Order: sequence, then structure tokens, then C-alpha cells
Amino acid sequence: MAVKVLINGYGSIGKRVADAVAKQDDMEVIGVTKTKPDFEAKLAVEKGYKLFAAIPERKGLFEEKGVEIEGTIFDVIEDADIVVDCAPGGIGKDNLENIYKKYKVKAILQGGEKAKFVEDSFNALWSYDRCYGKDYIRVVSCNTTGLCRTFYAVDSVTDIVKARVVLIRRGADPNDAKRGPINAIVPNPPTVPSHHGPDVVSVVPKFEGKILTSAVIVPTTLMHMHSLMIETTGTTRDAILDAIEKTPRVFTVSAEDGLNSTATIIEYARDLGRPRYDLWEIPIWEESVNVVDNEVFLMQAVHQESDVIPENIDCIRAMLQMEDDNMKSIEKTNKSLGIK
Ligand SMILES: NC(=O)C1=CN([C@@H]2O[C@H](COP(=O)(O)OP(=O)(O)OC[C@H]3O[C@@H](n4cnc5c(N)ncnc54)[C@H](O)[C@@H]3O)[C@@H](O)[C@H]2O)C=CC1
Ligand SMILES: O=C(OP(=O)(O)O)[C@H](O)COP(=O)(O)O
Repeated sequence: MAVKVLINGYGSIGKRVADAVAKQDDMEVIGVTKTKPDFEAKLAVEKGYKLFAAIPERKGLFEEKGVEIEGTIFDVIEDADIVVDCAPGGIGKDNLENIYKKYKVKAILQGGEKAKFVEDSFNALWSYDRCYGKDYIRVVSCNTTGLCRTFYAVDSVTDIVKARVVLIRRGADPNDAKRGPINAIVPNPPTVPSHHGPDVVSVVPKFEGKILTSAVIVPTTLMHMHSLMIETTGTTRDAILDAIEKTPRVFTVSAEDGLNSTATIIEYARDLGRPRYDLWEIPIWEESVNVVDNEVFLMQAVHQESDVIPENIDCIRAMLQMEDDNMKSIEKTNKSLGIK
């Protein structure tokens, strides 16, 4: 029987998680929530999702606008096997304390929440077994997910002594007119190291003390970009390329093919016919992969709105003990979504 999934917060991540859950033969979406009756709420109803008010006091707003809702989150939460919380960063932890724990329902939080509020942090390659059967788990952020996947590839062929990463973060998502910068480069967070290293360690504790990161925000909405420098005990460029080939959800792209920027990579995702031009995989520039004195260099991009989506699906399977082999879950999710 399909497990019942409730998505709390039908925004950039929530709507993608809903569509991905709907594609699984072992899961069903029992509802999605919105805080206001905007175009996303109307489209959710048009798509056939049962819509609920995330905040009970706002129920009247939906009725006033003629947007059909089935009730509030409290009318559906007891039917859920698991809630995927996709509320804005910082709100998930409040929902965890005030709703999910009270109703004793399993919940996944997203990367905008801190590791300390949950039992563990999830990446399908690294921490599936640890999260198996757990109640409250965080799927780490888009940037951390991208780093975890690439470190997995490198770690599969050599030992990582230490790693340094510079993250160039997109200023806002394409639908977000309120954020910037419009014409600046902003060290963000302003302190070095940034939180991304500790976030990777929350998934891979053996990297404690080994990963240092710094980040800036730039005026682009398409993708993040990372420049990685990974000191190893020894490897070759061919071994790294082979490891990337064998690692799920990462792949190489070539500047020679015209995939020489985030702009053309997004065009590629459009040409693939991906929903919302989502690129669930991490593209690594083939030309950037190099090994100098045991140090691996590479550059990669991250489609911030979508790389965490398959992770949420695998996280549901782990927490609800639906599949005990992470690679089988990854394969099933990849097949259902059409991941390369
Ligand atoms: N957008 C991105 O690039 C990524 C975001 N994340 C994380 O995913 C989470 C969600 O982010 P987005 O989807 O980008 O945000 P968003 O702002 O696009 O969507 C959030 C949705 O939650 C709703 N909401 C507001 N208050 C709520 C409440 N109290 N209860 C339930 N829903 C509520 C909002 O109305 C909105 O529909 C955050 O933790 C964020 O850090 C993770 C990876 C990438
Ligand atoms: O939520 C995200 O971006 P945002 O906090 O810039 O909106 C992404 O997951 C990036 O998170 P991170 O750069 O803090 O790892």
C-alpha cells in the first residue's frame, strides 16, 4: 500500500516534492498546504492536489477568493504517515515542535533548518542507513547536497585529507523579486568559514575538521557554482572521472559541447524537457577536473531548486523503512523521475 505523504508549504521546494511523490508507485500525496490563496494555490487545486490552509486563521482568505480548500492542516495531519515540511527556513523547526511532535507524525525538514533540531541529516549516498526508521530528519541544503555527492565520488577512489571549497551562490530563485544583489558580489555569510563545511560534516561525520568553505552571493538566479580543491592521499584524473561516472546523480558536462556556463546548462535542462527545467543531478565541468600533487580540482554547478528533490523521496523511504538498500531506493527514484 502506498504511504501517505503531506507536504506542508507548497513553494519552490514543496511543489517539486509533491510532483515527485506523485510519480512514485509506493507513495501518494494526501495533501499540500498553502498560507495564502495565490496562483500556486490555484494551480495545486487544478493539478488535483487536496489543498489545506497551513495556518488555520487564514482559512477564510481561501474561501473569500473562491479557492477550494479541504480544511486546515489539522484536518489532514492525522492521516499522514509522514510530513515533508517545505516552509521557509526557520519555520520548519517551529512546525516540528508545535505540530509534528504534538501529533506524533514523522517529519522531514529542509536545509534552511539547523542540524541540532533533528535526529540526523540526510543524503541518500551517505546517511540513508542512519536515518532508517527515524522520526525527524533534515534533508540538507542544495549546496550541501551537491558537495556530499561529489565528495562521495572522490572518497570512493581515494582518502580525502582536507578540502577547500569556494561557493558562488545565486542571489535569489527566479521567482523571487525581493532578494538581490542586483549589482554586487556579497560575501555571504560574511564570516569564513561558512556553514557549508559543518553541514557536510552533519551528513559525513568522518570529515570533521577536514572541510573548510567560504561563500559569496552573486546577481544570478539560475544556479549556484562551486570550486572544489580536495587534498587526497593520491589519485589520478582518470580515476576521478571514472568515479564521477559511477556515482549516482552527478555527471560531467563539457565546455567543448557548449555547456560552458550555468546559462547553457539550464538551456540543456530545458532541451531535455525537464519539468520547470529542473536539473536534479550535479553537473561537473569535465575540463575543470584535474589532479595536481594529489590535490583534486573541479568546478560544479547546482540547480538549487531541484537537486534536493530526489533526496526527499529517498528520505521518505528510509524513514518509513520501505527499502533497506539505499542504492535500490536511489535507482527507483531516479527511474521514476527520469534522472540520467
Ligand atoms: N529554494 C531553494 O533554492 C532551496 C531551498 N531549500 C530550503 O527549503 C525550504 C523551503 O524553501 P523554498 O521552497 O525556497 O521557500 P518558498 O518561500 O519558495 O516556499 C515556502 C512555502 O511555505 C509557505 N509557508 C510560509 N509559512 C508557512 C508555515 N508556517 N507553514 C507552512 N508553510 C508555510 C510559504 O507560503 C511558501 O509557499 C527552506 O528551508 C529552504 O532553505 C533547500 C534547497 C534549495
Ligand atoms: O535555501 C537555500 O538558499 P537560500 O537560503 O539562499 O534561500 C539553499 O538551500 C542554499 O542553502 P545554503 O547555501 O545555506 O546551503
